[in-house]
Amino acid sequence: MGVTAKIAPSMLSSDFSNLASEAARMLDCGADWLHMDIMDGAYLDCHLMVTNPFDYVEPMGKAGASGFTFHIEASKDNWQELVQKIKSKGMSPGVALKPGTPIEEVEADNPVDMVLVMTVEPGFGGQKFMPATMDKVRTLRKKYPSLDIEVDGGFGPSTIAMAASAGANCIVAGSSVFGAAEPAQVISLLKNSVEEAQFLRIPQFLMYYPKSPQLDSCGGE
Ligand SMILES: O=C(CO)[C@@H](O)[C@H](O)COP(=O)(O)O
Repeated sequence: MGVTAKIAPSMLSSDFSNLASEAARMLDCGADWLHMDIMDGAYLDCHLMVTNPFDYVEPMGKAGASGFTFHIEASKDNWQELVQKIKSKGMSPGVALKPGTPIEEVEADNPVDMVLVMTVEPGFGGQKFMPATMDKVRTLRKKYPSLDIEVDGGFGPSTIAMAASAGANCIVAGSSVFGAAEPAQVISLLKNSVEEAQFLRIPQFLMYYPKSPQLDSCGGE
């Protein structure tokens, strides 16, 4: 599988008064990405992550973000235009699906680099992950073997196996990482779980016969 394991601590669980040092601490502990949620006032009433995600593309690019993931609902009918804008700023576009949003929403002419399957209702950290959302991860992985598939909400040492075996390769984790005495150990455990599950999904044939004996014998002299 071409996708690599990435662990993204959710800064929603960090100490907001020391955001820069919290971010640096997570990177020192082995984080691959930092996950920032931007939710404005509209979220509470309308279930939108932000009123207008277009407003955030420019500043996020300038701040050095390499990717930008938005909720489809937040951008309504013009989300394909938003994907273009993100790409034009040199960032990778991703879409996030709330637990009730079907994966069919992401089939489009203008593909994204990552699909984030929300495993809790977006809003706050420390919620219990919803196992039913794993069906979306399995279906996406089967269809798109090299897509970055991210999960967010309720992941830690006791729940990671479910997401990893379903095919998720990017893991957002808030309270399990920030609440740990040794965040580096949790990050490493999450990453190892994803990598082990990926290894188990490699067909045995490819593992043991990198050069197919059958093809060799058919290939002539
Ligand atoms: O976006 C969200 C919640 O809306 C997440 O990023 C949470 O911050 C994840 O926290 P934990 O469930 O891992 O504590």
